[in-house]
Amino acid sequence: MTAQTNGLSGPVAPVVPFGERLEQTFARHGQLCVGIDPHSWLLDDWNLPDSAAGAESFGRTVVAAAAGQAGIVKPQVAFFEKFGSAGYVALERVLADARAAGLLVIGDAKRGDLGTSVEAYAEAWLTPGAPLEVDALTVHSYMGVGSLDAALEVADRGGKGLFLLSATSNPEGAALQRAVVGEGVHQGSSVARAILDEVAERNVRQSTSALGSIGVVLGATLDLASFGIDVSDTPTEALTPVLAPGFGHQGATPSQLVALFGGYASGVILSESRSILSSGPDRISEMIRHRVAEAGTARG
Ligand SMILES: O=C(O)c1cc(=O)[nH]c(=O)n1[C@@H]1O[C@H](COP(=O)(O)O)[C@@H](O)[C@H]1O
Repeated sequence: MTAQTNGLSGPVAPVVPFGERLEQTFARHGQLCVGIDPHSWLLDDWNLPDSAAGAESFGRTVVAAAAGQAGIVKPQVAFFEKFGSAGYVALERVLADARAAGLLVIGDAKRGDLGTSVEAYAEAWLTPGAPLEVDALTVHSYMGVGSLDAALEVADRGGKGLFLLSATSNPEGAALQRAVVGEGVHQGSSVARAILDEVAERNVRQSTSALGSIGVVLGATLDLASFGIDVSDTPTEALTPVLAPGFGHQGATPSQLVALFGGYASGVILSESRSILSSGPDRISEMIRHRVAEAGTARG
């Protein structure tokens, strides 16, 4: 652990790597992540206006229901961004509540760029003390994993995490993500596999904890073998964490965790949004309790 300054508010607490904090969260609360996706139809069901104020109220209610039960929340930035600057103010308040409640926050913004541009995105989301500070951010590396180097450095400095899209849960992703890499050290691997391997190599090189701080996104709806990913083939140190959307509404169930993710299972974040959020404001706390218990028994 090292102390650091952030240039915004002076000295801050010692930096604990994201992988270590994720391990602690799993130990305390299990592996469920509650997605915060204020779709218009959900705002309507919750009797909230389809506006930044509605999204804020929705997000803060979800955070309050998750606090003390689930360990991780994942706000989907698009549902706030659509309201412009007011949406960002709403998101900042939801993030502030989540940080104050001690929840681990994954910002689902799926950013991807290169050089100083990706560095600026990373600074926006991963700088301790920044208004949009989260613990980890979803990013894509379809410009090459190396295009994210500056973001990886920002994340490392702040004890933050990144989740690189590898094999995503949507069916449109497969054609690109199964395509075979034509040159370099990962020649012959699928794009999805090459991203996973490159992330795993970095975790083994850099990480000091059992779980690495750089993760990948692998959809829980997929047959990963068809992407050239063998889930029994995991490194014995610095396991790569996996953000796994596709549980709940998209069809996967926690009881499939080990069958789907094999050696990665202990590092998988089971992410559910609509299946929890559709329970409504009065029942969401109970629903989260139920889902946490279900995810907790998934590893048998
Ligand atoms: O990065 C993500 O979270 C993500 C990756 C992926 O492959 N598939 C996927 O559905 N997601 C996100 O996960 C959430 C899925 O929500 P539900 O299907 O309602 O549980 C949405 O916010 C998606 O943007």
